[in-house]
Amino acid sequence: MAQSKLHIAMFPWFAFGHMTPFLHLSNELAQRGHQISFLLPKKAQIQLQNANLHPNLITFYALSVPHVEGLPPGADTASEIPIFLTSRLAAAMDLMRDQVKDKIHQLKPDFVFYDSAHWIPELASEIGFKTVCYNVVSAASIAIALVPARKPGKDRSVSDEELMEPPAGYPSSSVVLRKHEARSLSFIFTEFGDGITFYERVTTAMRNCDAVSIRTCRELEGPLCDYIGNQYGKPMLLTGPVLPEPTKAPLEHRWAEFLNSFEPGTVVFCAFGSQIILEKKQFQELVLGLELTCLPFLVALKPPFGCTTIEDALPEGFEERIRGRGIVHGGMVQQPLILNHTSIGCFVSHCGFGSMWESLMSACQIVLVPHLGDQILNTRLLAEELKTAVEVERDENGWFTKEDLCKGIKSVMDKDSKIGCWVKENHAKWKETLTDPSFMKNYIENFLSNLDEIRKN
Ligand SMILES: O=c1ccn([C@@H]2O[C@H](COP(=O)(O)OP(=O)(O)O[C@H]3OC[C@@H](O)[C@H](O)[C@H]3O)[C@@H](O)[C@H]2O)c(=O)[nH]1
Ligand SMILES: [O-]c1cc(O)cc2[o+]c(-c3ccc(O)cc3)c(O[C@@H]3O[C@H](CO)[C@@H](O)[C@H](O)[C@H]3O)cc12
Repeated sequence: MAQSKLHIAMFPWFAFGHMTPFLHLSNELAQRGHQISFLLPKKAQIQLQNANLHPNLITFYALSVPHVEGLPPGADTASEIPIFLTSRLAAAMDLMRDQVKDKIHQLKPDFVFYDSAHWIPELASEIGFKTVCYNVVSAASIAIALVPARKPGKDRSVSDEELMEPPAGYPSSSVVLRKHEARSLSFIFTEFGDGITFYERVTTAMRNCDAVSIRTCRELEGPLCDYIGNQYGKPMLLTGPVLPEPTKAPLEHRWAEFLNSFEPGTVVFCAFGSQIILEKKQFQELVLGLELTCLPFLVALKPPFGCTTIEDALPEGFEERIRGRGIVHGGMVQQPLILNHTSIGCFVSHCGFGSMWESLMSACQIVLVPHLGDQILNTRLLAEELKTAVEVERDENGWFTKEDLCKGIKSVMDKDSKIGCWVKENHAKWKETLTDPSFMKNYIENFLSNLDEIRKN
């Protein structure tokens, strides 16, 4: 039976790692004739407009992020602030409740998709719309930390020892944290916004919605998705990876010129998403590790803490030594285009969930250096469960040396490396499954028919 056309409002967490996948999903829905109202902060509108492939059906509504104490003036996305300030952005977004309410009241959508704004379901009962809590982090990261089985005691905290153990019924033995990694999840039980912890925020968002949705697929995370669905007693709608077709825009000339000068599959590309800022010492080990591989490389990273430019951060004599075979750029580049350039042979990634999908769908060897908790779990998924990537070794403080990085890269780039051949073979199988044209299409179509059912109930 034909489905009716829906009007969906999107209100993602204001980080590019969240707004971008919400927009990819919007494009898929608009391509099938559904109308989207996308609520986002002013500056992001300019940065995302080229990724809006259906401007006739996807309308951006720019909202203003109020200033709160601790949030740098003018900052309105998580990508402009260090991780330790993101809690202040959450506080600012909570103050947008009336602004969002007025907009939704005026637009009258059938559905609102949201993630960190746990108060959206309260507006739903006042105005009348259905809610989907759309998660763009892995099912693994939600299942291990953000389920009722993890409920903290009265003091709202969970100790590092407790965090080391997955919650009761957690269905994976390989996608887990190692000793010393529990502290990467401890932020979850601290204040995130005013008067609410990250755990309370995300679990409230999931408990009160009409359906929980995750940007993942059964093939990769089936048992973890079932676990979350059972924990919340909610319909679990999966959208699949929702990655767009490669853009037809050309790769920026300076990168194309550099990459074209190397043999196929020889260049190492390194990027850590839109939020990570390294300590200067760690940044230097990273670039020195790349130098040590003797391979050509292209790095796109934010300048480390305490440095205004990338040049300030580079080790003594580094630029002269690597001239002609290495570039270190202090900003974002067109990652999907670079990953698909024939010269790129290896991707050194933080394994943010977006980058994880992009790496799996590329032909590159994958070397992982996770930073945040969810990135560690995504890394375990690729390296331990799927065996499609290698993880760089670190000490118990999370630090890696230039030798550790070089070893990780060489283990997949050396022609006669057994590990290299093995991960390449496993990766190729997953790439084939995920890039089959019917794979993503089927996910989106099932997702839409599930939405239609929810709308009718
Ligand atoms: O130079 C760059 C770097 C990144 N990108 C793009 O930016 C996106 C980054 O998204 P990721 O999810 O990988 O990483 P972010 O760190 O930005 O995301 C954030 O949200 C998702 C979570 O899994 C991450 O832990 C969190 O940091 C990717 O689509 C990537 O292609 C660029 O286009 N250019
Ligand atoms: O690090 C994380 C570890 C973990 O086990 C779970 C999450 O979940 C989320 C999340 C965010 C939004 C949702 O609706 C569900 C889950 C994480 O999000 C990241 O949180 C950072 C907090 O500072 C934020 O800066 C970043 O943009 C988010 O992607 C992290 C973990």
